[in-house]
Amino acid sequence: MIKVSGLRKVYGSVVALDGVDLHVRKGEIFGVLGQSGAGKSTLLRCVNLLERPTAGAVTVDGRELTALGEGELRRARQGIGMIHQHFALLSSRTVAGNVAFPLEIMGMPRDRRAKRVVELLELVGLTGKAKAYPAQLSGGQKQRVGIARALAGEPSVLLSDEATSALDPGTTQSILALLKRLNRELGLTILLITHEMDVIKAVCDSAAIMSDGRIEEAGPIPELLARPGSRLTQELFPLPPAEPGSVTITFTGTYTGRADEPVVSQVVRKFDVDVNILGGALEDVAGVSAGRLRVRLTGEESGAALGYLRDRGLLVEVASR
Ligand SMILES: Nc1ncnc2c1ncn2[C@@H]1O[C@H](COP(=O)(O)OP(=O)(O)OP(=O)(O)O)[C@@H](O)[C@H]1O
Repeated sequence: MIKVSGLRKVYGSVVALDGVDLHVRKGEIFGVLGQSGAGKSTLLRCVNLLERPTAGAVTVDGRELTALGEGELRRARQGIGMIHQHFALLSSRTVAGNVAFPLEIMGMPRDRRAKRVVELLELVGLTGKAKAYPAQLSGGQKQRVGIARALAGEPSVLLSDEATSALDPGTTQSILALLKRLNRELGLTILLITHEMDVIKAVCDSAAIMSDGRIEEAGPIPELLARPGSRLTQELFPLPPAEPGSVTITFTGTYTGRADEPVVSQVVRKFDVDVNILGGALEDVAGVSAGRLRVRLTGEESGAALGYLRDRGLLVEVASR
């Protein structure tokens, strides 16, 4: 749905994007994680060409935006909604007036517009707030207005620029739940940028880690969890540095059992080994239970025990001595 290739953006001597390739599939929620200055906002602004990339191509829904002139680009942008960290609402307009704004620009007649605004406010759970002004709303309500406005033109893609960063944890979860519902119900493809791992954990199907204008790793989350040495996995389930000879077991989307299954006690029962648990973390990620466990295995049948764990679809990494 979104394809970015060889994207570069240079501001004077600052290289904000240094050859970014990204593929967001139709109907997924894709999260780009990175620290401040990594280039996330620049990437998002280049996807809808609010910012012209220095080099590279951006294709959204089959149209190469980087090849379009300004008039065509304006029309193509109607298929791409955007929400912002600080909501970017018009303070002099009511909630309904804010949501109606893009429809006015599109030239939709007044009666159809009014009907569409009612539908949109219902969609985001703001029925009853149509006549309120932004200053009278909570942060979460303001972001709901932002979402309704972004969806006014029935976009197939929504770009989210740190949409929950200004919100408290409870409100963050309710906005993320709304985004997930819109993704499922409308088949909306969402590309979001965030510096919070919790956002990735809560709603994303795929993720990328970005630093210094480059993508370090990217892909569907279950695949990243199954990839040896994955940075995302290390950040999701932090463990102290591995001691030589210790074994790190990652429960991934390809695991044939459940992550909370007593796989360790099975190993002890089946093989002549002792297992010493050094640390671990387990959580729900992208709707699956996943995690990492660090152990030390001793005994004659250690090799066979490791083979058994691998056969069950677990990622097993032994730290070199
Ligand atoms: N308009 C601009 N002019 C000059 N430099 C810019 C401009 N926009 C971004 N940069 C620089 O590009 C780099 C990437 O910035 P960007 O805002 O994309 O990062 P970010 O990951 O979104 O960080 P943050 O979360 O702090 O916004 C930074 O070094 C920044 O200073």
